[in-house]
Amino acid sequence: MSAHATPIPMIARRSPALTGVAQIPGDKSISHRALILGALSVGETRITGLLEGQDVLDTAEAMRAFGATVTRLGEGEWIVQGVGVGGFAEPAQVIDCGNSGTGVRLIMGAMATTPITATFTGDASLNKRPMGRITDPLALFGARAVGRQGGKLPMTLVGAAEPVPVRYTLPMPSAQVKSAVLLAGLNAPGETVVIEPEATRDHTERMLRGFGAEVIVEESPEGRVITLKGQPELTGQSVAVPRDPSSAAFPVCAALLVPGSEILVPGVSRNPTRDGLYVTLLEMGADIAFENPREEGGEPVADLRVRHSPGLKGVTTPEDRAASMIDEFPVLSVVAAMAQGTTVMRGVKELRVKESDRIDAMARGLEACGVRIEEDEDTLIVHGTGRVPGGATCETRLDHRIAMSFLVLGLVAEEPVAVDDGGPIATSFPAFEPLMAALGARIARR
Ligand SMILES: O=C(O)C1=C[C@@H](OP(=O)(O)O)[C@@H](O)[C@H](O)C1
Ligand SMILES: C=C(OP(=O)(O)O)C(=O)O
Repeated sequence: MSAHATPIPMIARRSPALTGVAQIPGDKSISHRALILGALSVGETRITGLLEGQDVLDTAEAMRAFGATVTRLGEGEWIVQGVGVGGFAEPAQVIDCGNSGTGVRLIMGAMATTPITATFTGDASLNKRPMGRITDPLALFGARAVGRQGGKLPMTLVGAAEPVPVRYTLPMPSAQVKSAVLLAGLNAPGETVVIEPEATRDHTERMLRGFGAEVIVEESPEGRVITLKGQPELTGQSVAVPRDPSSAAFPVCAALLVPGSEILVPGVSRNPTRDGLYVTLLEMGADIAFENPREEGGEPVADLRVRHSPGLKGVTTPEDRAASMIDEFPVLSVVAAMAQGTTVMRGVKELRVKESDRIDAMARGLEACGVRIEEDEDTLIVHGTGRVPGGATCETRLDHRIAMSFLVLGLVAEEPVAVDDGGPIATSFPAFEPLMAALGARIARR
């Protein structure tokens, strides 16, 4: 939904020890995919633990527009009656994906090899983000995009009437581009092959298999080679969505920083393609125990016991780890500011094309709070001194992760930290405020 809501100014203040259990909502990436794959299947898909954030609700609405029946039974419990591979109907209205890059890019992929036409739009943030990275590979299948100059939304996609399979090497590490190509490959005859030089989150490959597609993944000198056999019959499944490690990052980092804290965060996905923040925090000296490791909903999960960790040290995150923690760099930069020494985040230029330019948004906000920063196109450097003066209002730029990161900073900065608009938090983590308040965090609307 792109209606421009009234900004919600918020403020965070130094907080007493955080304690208790943080029940994190469902994984956003897996929630989008459960709805889309459910819509492309024959029969019924039952989803539990679906994230009911606005990004995912927009994808649910889009699946209805393409002809699937999508019903909410209760909190996180949804049913999708699919139309089958190639069965999408032409939507009668513009598809509004709101703030969600994942939503629009995966849905464009899913319709690109069906002979229908659809027009896509989003909010002011999404309409600035690059779509050429999707429309270029979709053109290889025979789809045609007509849009604004520079490959931006709003955009109309004309699906291929006689799609051909493609072999595509990802020019940037992007699970959204990989997923769009694989979803398009579903309705192309023959084999579609995606080669990713750097591994990115693998939920699409895992879930396609779960819905009945043949997907082979091989390691090669060029990277991961993913081969999908086209025109499978996907059948409806039961999907239990695991909890989102990217949302968990906020209470986890807050508990590491706030003196005296100890929290338990149950059932968080430990998929290695999503795990980079946790690897980095341990290198910095974080006290995180991964208890009760097990499998849930096809993903490795564990209960995280997180304790306040004085004496965190700056580290360097290597370029080849960036994809596995791409959404966590904003909150890592907050932890880095409170650590001792320099943290260098390498290979992070994809952050410049997220909901905001996240390198710039974090750099400017941290500087306003008294932190010394260096940056170049592909690197963010935070000079940590173990204390942050705070006392600033930071711009969130329609970006949920920027908003939550600065509110975490406010829990430990010497003066309160405000954000101009906490509204975007509802796109991925609608329960953020009550969940943090229940742990003892002093976060309020102004
Ligand atoms: O595939 C996905 O679900 C996502 C992929 C990532 O984007 P990119 O593919 O642009 O790196 C990530 O930032 C986004 O939050 C979710
Ligand atoms: C980048 C993100 O999402 P999207 O690309 O789906 O808008 C995110 O959630 O941090």
